[in-house]
Amino acid sequence: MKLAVIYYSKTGQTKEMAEIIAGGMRKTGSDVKAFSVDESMDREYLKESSGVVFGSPTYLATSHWRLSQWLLEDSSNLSLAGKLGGAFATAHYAQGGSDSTILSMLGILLVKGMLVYSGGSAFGKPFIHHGPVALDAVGDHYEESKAQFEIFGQRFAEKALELFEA
Ligand SMILES: Cc1cc2nc3c(=O)[nH]c(=O)nc-3n(C[C@H](O)[C@H](O)[C@H](O)COP(=O)(O)O)c2cc1C
Repeated sequence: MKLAVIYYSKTGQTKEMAEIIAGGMRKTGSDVKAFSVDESMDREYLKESSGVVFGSPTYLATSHWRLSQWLLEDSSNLSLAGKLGGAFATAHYAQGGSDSTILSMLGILLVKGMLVYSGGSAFGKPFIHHGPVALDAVGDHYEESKAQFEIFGQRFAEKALELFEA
């Protein structure tokens, strides 16, 4: 099964978390590719992917315009409808709007007809409500959250396998 992670990253932190999610997905034996919206993407691979996770830094408590622009202008013809979708964010502060950043992306995924996956609290700890978040200005949160991102990637891939390969 093919899975993808698509992100925007200006200073590298969202890219690092995208790679960690990809690593968690690979634990299930899935093929995984991570793409920046600033590079040319393997569109055939994306068309064949069963699930895509989107990531953005938090800018003014919402997702970066480059990620929204990609979803608005560049995602057509990729058959996103029916694929599993998820989202994650990086941010400075707990009160900085990472949750609204994730929800802004998930809202677009719903409009695109994707099946939205959050990680869910049903799986127990770590509880991931809307999607994983890494905060770079709150003590050691950024480093400590890496385990949560890996688990999110693994859970996302396991759900995609259950939905599409069963
Ligand atoms: C112009 C700008 C606006 C930002 N706005 C917010 C914000 O509203 N809330 C927040 O918590 N962090 C904010 N940040 C911090 C970034 O979201 C955070 O550093 C992020 O991890 C950067 O990701 P990147 O390294 O992938 O570019 C902002 C950073 C910049 C440069």
